[in-house]
Amino acid sequence: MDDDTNTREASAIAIADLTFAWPGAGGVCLDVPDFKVSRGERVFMHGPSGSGKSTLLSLVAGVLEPGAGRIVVLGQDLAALSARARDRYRAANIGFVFQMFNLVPYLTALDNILLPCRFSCERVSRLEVPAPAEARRLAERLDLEAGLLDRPASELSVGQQQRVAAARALIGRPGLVIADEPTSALDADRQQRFLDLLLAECDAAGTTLLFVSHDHRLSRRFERLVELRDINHVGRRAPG
Ligand SMILES: Nc1ncnc2c1ncn2[C@@H]1O[C@H](COP(=O)(O)OP(=O)(O)OP(=O)(O)O)[C@@H](O)[C@H]1O
Repeated sequence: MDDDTNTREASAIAIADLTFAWPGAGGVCLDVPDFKVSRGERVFMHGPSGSGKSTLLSLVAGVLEPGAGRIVVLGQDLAALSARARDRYRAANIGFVFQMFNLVPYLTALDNILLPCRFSCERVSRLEVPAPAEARRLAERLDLEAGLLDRPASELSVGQQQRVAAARALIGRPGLVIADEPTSALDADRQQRFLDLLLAECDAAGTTLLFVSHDHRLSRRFERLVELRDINHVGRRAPG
């Protein structure tokens, strides 16, 4: 293996020469020559609204395909997978916590936490206890009362839904958790508490965390801060 291959294997995320343009947007949104996140690293990403943070997360998750370039996630080149295989890879290896929590409203909180286990046997195979027991353990760690777990997600408060989404992202120890403004609806105390729990669970499982937020009070808890414009060279290349 050459050095480049070694680095890609050792990285949770390795991006090279990535470009992406939204159809009809009339310009490139992302031009990222090189960006790497090590396995187990916790990265806080920030940047102005509309600068492309969520777009970059969708590319890393394999939900969007780049116009050019290479995205390797946990050693897997996403372009080498069919769309179906990419869906399976994502379900097995990537947990998400979004701004809008994307819970299934009519499922109970417990069933929402268990969803990744229904879509991925890899997630189940990494569990040391039965999936419902692990879901309850995560819920307890995230300060969700046991009584809430049998309630439909639609009946939970925003803060409770955020914690259900975090438990769902973490179940079955995915190698990478991607969080897009996961604390935006919480008050300052709850934000810190939520972050404590998310970081502790990621540490315990050796999970890499890529966390996007506008809230710089949260950034000091992270090993590395990345401003998107420092890695996104849109508009910087010489005309050519
Ligand atoms: N589905 C879409 N179709 C077309 N353009 C889009 C789409 N989603 C985002 N964009 C455009 O891509 C650019 C980057 O958007 P993106 O949501 O990635 O920014 P962001 O940095 O995450 O913003 P915010 O901090 O407000 O969440 C914006 O100009 C936006 O209008």
